[in-house]
Amino acid sequence: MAQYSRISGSVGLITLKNPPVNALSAAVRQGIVDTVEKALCDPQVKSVVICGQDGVFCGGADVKEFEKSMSGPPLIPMIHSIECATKPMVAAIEGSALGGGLELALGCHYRIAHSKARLGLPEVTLGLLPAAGGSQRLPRLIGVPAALDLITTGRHVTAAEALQLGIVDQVTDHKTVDAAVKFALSVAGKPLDARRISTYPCPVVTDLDALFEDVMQKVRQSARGAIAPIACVQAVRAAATLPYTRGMEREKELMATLFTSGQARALQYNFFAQRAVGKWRMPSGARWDTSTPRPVHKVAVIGLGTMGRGIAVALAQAGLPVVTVEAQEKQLMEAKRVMSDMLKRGAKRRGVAPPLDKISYSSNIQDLADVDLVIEAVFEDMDLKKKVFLQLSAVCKPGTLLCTNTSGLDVDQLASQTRNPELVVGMHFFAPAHVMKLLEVVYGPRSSPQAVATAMQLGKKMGKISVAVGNCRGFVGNRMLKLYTEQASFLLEEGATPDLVDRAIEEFGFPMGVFRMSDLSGLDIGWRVRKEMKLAVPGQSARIREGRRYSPLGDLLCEQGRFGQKTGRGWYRYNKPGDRVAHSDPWLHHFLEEYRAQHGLVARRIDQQEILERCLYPMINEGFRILQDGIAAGPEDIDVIYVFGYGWPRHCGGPMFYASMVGLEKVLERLEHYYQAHPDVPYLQPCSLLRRLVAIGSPPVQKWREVIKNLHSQL
Ligand SMILES: CCCCCCCC(=O)CC(=O)SCCNC(=O)CCNC(=O)[C@H](O)C(C)(C)COP(=O)(O)OP(=O)(O)OC[C@H]1O[C@@H](n2cnc3c(N)ncnc32)[C@H](O)[C@@H]1OP(=O)(O)O
Ligand SMILES: NC(=O)C1=CN([C@@H]2O[C@H](COP(=O)(O)OP(=O)(O)OC[C@H]3O[C@@H](n4cnc5c(N)ncnc54)[C@H](O)[C@@H]3O)[C@@H](O)[C@H]2O)C=CC1
Repeated sequence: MAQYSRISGSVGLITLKNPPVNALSAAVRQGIVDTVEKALCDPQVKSVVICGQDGVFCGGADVKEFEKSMSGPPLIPMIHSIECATKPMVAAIEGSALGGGLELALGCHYRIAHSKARLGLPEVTLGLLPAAGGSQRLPRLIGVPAALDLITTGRHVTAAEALQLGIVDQVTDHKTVDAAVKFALSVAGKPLDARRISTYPCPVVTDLDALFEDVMQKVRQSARGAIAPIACVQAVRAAATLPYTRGMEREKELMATLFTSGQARALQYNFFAQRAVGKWRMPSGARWDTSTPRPVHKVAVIGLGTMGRGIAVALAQAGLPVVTVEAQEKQLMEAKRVMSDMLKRGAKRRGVAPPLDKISYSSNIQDLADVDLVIEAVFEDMDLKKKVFLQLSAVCKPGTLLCTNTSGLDVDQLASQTRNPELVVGMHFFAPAHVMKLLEVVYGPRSSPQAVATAMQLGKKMGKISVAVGNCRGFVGNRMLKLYTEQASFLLEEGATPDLVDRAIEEFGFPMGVFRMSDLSGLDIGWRVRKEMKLAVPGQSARIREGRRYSPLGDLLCEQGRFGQKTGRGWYRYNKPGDRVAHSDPWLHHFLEEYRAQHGLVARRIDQQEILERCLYPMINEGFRILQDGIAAGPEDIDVIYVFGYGWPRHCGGPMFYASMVGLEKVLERLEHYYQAHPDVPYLQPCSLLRRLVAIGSPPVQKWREVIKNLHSQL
C-alpha cells in the first residue's frame, strides 16, 4: 500500500509501504494511483515527494506475483500519469531503486538519492527486460551506450555513479526525504515540460548500426543462450530509432515473449533459491533462525597453495585480520608476493586502499593460538590433514572453530582428531576462492548448529553464497560432478572426442566444457585421489574395477605427464605450458583410436542429445539421491551450488529445476534406457525419489521438500 500525508505546508508525501523492499505489489500500485490522485486534487499541494518506508525506495515489481494472473493497476499507465502530472513529482531514493522501482523514479520529474543508495534495472537477471518504460526512458536520459550497459547487465550503480550518469539530480548524505521535500519546495510552480523523459529525443549516436552490431555480438557471446539480454538490446535499439510510443509497443512485444518463457521462470526460481539457502536447516532440526553464530574477530588459513591464497585474500577483503601459515619457505615467499598483487589488483578495481596489513605470514603453527577460526587448505591427503587437525586442536585456544577446505574427504574423521569435534565443519571454497561466489558449509554428524551458523555467517561476510550440506564423499557439488566427468570419459571410449563433448556442453550454456575444465583444473588432482583410493593403478588399463565400469583414460594421460594446461598437454594441446588456448590434438585422437582397438571397442556416431543426456541426467539422478539421503535440504540447495560453483547456466535454473522443466518422466525414461544399455554403471539406475515423484504426478520443484519429508518420515 501507499500512505499519503502533507508536510511543510505544500508538499504531498507518498510513502510506499510493503516490507521488506516495498515491492510494487497490486496493493502498492493501487496505493500509488490513489495517493497521486489525492495529491494532485489537493489545492494546498504544490509538489509531491514519493519515498519508501524503512530506508528502501522500492525493490521493483513483486516477483512473487508473476506466477499469478495480474491484478491491480498496471505499472505503465501508472508511471505515465506521474510523468504527465502538472505538479512536480520528486523521487526520494534511499536504499534501493531497482527495476520497476527505478522505472517509477524515472517517471518522476526529479530524483534525489541518498549517497548510500543503489540503482539499477536488474530485470535481465530475472529473464525479463525493463518493460515499464525503463528501456525507453533510460537511453533518452543517459544515452544509448550507458543505458545498454546497465540494461543488458542489470548491474546496480551507486548514487555517485547515478549522479555522474545523469540518472539522479542530487545526492545527499542527510535525510533523503528532508532533502527531497526542500527540493520539492524549490521547484514548485516551475514548468515541467523539460522534465518529462519520454518526450526527450534519444541522444544521437554516430554510426548506430555499428554500435548495435558490436553490442549484439558481445551480448550474444556472454549470454550463453540466455534470451533476455538479446531482447534488452533490441528494446534499447527501439528507443534509439523509434518515437517513444512505438518504442513502448516494441518493449511490450519483447516483454510478452520473455515473461512466459522457461528461462524467466528458471531465473526467478533461482532468485528465490539464492535466498532460500540462507535459511538452512540440519536433519537434527537445528536451523538458521535458532542458532547463534560465535563472534569471529581473527581468522587463520593454513596452507598457502592455490586455495589458501584465495581464501586469505577474500578474508582480508572482508576486513578480517588473517594469520597465514605455510610449511614450505619457498612457497611462503611466493604466496606473499602473489597475494599482495591480488590484494592490490582487487583494491584498484574497488577504488580502495589494499588491505595488505590485514594478512600476516608465518611458518609456525604455534602462531595460531589466539584466532577464532582456522581454515585448513593443505594438500588433499587424509593423513596429513589429520595431523594438522591434531596440532590445531592442541595449539588453538578453546572454542576455536576448525574448518577444512577439503574437496570431499570425511569431515568427521578430521573432527575425531580434535578435543571439540562439535567445532569442526567443512568450508569448501571454489577456485579461485577470492572470485567464486559459492561456499559449501559441510556439517558432520557431530558439528554443532553454532559451528554451522558461524561458518555460514563468515561466508556471508565474505560475500559468498553459502549452502549448508551434509558430510559424504564429495559433498554435493563434487559428488555429482564425478558422474558427469566419468560419463564424458565413457563417451570418448564409445566414439566421441573431447571437442565434440565440450561443444555440446558449451552450447547448453556452461562456460567451459568438461574436458577444457579438466585441463584447467589439472588432471593430476583427480588422479591423485583415485590412486589413494586404489582405483587408479599405474600401468593398468582394465575397464572394470571394483565390479563396475571404469574409464582409465584420464589415468593413462597422467601417466604420460599430460596434466592439462600446466604441462601444455591434456585432453587438448596448448602452445606452451600454462597457455590457455586449447587446440584439438591429433595425438589424442590417435591415442583414443588405439585405446578403442586395444579394448575391442567400435567407435560410433554420438549426437549432441546423447552427450547432454549422458552427462547431465546421471548428475540429476545423483542429485535426487543426495536429497533422498538428506545431504542437501532441498533442490534449491543443489541448484544454487551448481549455478554458483560449477557454471550451470543460470537461465536453466540448476540441475534439479532443469529436470523439472524437461519433465521428470522423461528423465526417468532416459535413465532407464541408459541403465539398460550400460548395466555395469550402477548409478544410472533411477533413484527411488525420482520414481516416487513421477509416480505422484511430477509435482513442481517447489513441492519436492514435502515429498522428501514424507519419504524420510516413512523410513
Ligand atoms: C507482461 C507485463 C508484466 C509487467 C511486469 C513488470 C516487470 C517489472 O516491473 C520489472 C521488475 O521490477 S522485476 C523486479 C526487479 N527487481 C529486482 O530484481 C530486485 C530484486 N531484489 C533485490 O535485488 C534485493 O532483494 C534488494 C537489493 C532489493 C534487497 O536486498 P537485501 O539483501 O536487503 O534483501 P533480500 O534478502 O534480497 O530480500 C529480502 C526479502 O525480500 C524479497 N524480495 C526482494 N525483492 C523482491 C521483489 N522484487 N519481489 C518480491 N520479493 C522480493 C526477498 O525474496 C526476501 O524475501 P524473504 O527471503 O522471504 O525474506
Ligand atoms: N585446487 C582446487 O581447485 C580446489 C582445492 N580444494 C582443496 O583445498 C585443499 C588445498 O588445495 P590446493 O590449494 O589446490 O593445494 P596446493 O597443493 O596448491 O597447496 C597446498 C599447500 O599446503 C601447504 N602445506 C602442506 N602441508 C602443510 C602443513 N602441514 N602446514 C602448512 N602448510 C602445508 C603446501 O606447502 C602447499 O603450499 C585441498 O584439500 C583441496 O582438495 C578445494 C576446492 C578447490
